[in-house]
Amino acid sequence: MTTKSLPLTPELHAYVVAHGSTPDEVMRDLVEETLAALPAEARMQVAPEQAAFLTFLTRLVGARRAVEVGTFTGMSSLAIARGLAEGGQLTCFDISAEYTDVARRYWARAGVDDRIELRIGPAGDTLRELPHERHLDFAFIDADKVGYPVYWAELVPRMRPGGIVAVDNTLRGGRVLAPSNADDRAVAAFNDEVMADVRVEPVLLPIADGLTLARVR
Ligand SMILES: C[S@@+](CC[C@H](N)C(=O)[O-])C[C@H]1O[C@@H](n2cnc3c(N)ncnc32)[C@H](O)[C@@H]1O
Repeated sequence: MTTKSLPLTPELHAYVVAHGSTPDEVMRDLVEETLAALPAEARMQVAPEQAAFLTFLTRLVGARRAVEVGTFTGMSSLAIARGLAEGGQLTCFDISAEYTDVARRYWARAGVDDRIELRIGPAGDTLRELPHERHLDFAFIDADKVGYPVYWAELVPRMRPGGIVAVDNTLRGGRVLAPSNADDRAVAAFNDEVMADVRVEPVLLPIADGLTLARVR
């Protein structure tokens, strides 16, 4: 028994990925193309074990209506789309047509493009266009960090009871303990806000760079 999560060596991470999170050929090509075309930005993609976990979670909640804020070249959206229930729909929000043009190609190649809608623009504005009723089963937040409180404020009231909001990078490489820039400070403050929010039951998991899951009451 251990009282805390294991630090992952590269070898142990490879073992984790090989035991239940192995990316298929489409995911592998997406990772490779992103690294080749956007080397400075490629680290923004979710980790392979997170992608597998997003598919698992989406399926677990039986999601039919899902939202993603921060799509980039499509790794996490592909994972969520693959977990949707029959007839399910994922609405993606991103500010970049350039990044998401890559995503569109991979959605088509994976045969999930018919269940994804993409809205381009600042998500603080575009999220407001969603219906106001509690219709969402699953939401994933992974865009600009200073925007997290705004995305949270728009999404939580739209979640159905029992719906899940997942939020990436909530450990900021460990810097939430001693924030060193505006993004770190924004996430540290956001984490406190989530803890104080009586509408949700949160858990912060040490997966990759930290993944908060909040079940909406
Ligand atoms: C960390 S990346 C997302 C990675 C993605 N989830 C994946 O697995 O590949 C952040 C994304 O947020 C987008 N973004 C940044 N500011 C935004 C804003 N104000 N509104 C919407 N999207 C934004 C960026 O264009 C970028 O694609």
